[in-house]
Amino acid sequence: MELLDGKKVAASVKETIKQEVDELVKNGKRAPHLAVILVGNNGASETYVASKQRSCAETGITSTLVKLEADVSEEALLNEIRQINDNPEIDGLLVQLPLPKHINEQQVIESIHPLKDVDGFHPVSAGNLMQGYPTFIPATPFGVVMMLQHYNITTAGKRAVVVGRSNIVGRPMSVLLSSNTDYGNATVTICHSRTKDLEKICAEADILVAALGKPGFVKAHMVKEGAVVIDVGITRVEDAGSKRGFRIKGDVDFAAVAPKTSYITPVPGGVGLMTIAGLLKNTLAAYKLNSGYTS
Ligand SMILES: Nc1nc2c(c(=O)[nH]1)N[C@@H](CN(C=O)c1ccc(C(=O)N[C@@H](CCC(=O)O)C(=O)O)cc1)CN2
Repeated sequence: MELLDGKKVAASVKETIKQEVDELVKNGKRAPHLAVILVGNNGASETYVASKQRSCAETGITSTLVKLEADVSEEALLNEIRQINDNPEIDGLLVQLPLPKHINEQQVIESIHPLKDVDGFHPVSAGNLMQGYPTFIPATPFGVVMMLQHYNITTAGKRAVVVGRSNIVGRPMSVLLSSNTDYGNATVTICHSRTKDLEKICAEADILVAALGKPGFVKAHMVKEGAVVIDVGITRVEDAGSKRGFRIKGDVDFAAVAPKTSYITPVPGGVGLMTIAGLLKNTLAAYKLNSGYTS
């Protein structure tokens, strides 16, 4: 069994981005610019946004954080988005999810200009991905395919099973793995809460992606000997013994499953870190689209 090391791969992606941004700035161009909107004070969201800002700083990307109160009106949020859409100095925009219940998440996603949609959640981006056109790939599945490529894990002809059908991870993941690309050409099954024989289907997977948000859900009997297991879960569970009072748990029962696998992602230290790398790549791509960049 080999660990798929998100820390190592993300660091190498970031280094490549930093070199490209340094080169742009050296040639008198402005740096790429990402705007992040954070609504309310969800602790996990604050951590992820801080990590995005830190990673921008490390790679030379300018970042702007717009913090709004938890009770901000949907109209005020949409107004912020419109202003950023219209700002030619900002290349990419994302609104950190989840949003407070009184705000219609889909409405918000659809109000982001598709050319600045670095999360790849807008229906235009999702449609382009579905049809195999160039687009912003949602950061988490983008991170997963970068990780597979880094470790030269081939997907063509393999049986892939994705557990979870969210628009953020499960659906785009299944599209990427089945696409006619270097990281695709797998035969993909999506499993969800209504799937019959889910355990048996998982046990047939050469590549198993767990993205359902249920800590420890994937047990050893659900995994084929030699499978590649990708754990997208990042649930915070109470842990009085830890400094933060919680720890991060994945969707895979790592201790029981790891010995059966050829490759497996740890949690933490796996896919989560690659999510940030995917976002940075999308931000650089948005800069090239929006700033009149020519190579
Ligand atoms: N607008 C968006 N909202 C959300 C997204 C997203 O891609 N766009 N994804 C997730 C959260 N997320 C990024 O936003 C994210 C999750 C996890 C990590 C990460 O680095 N995890 C670390 C552990 C971090 C910790 O200790 O708390 C790891 O797995 O090693 C980064 C980003 C939902 N919302």
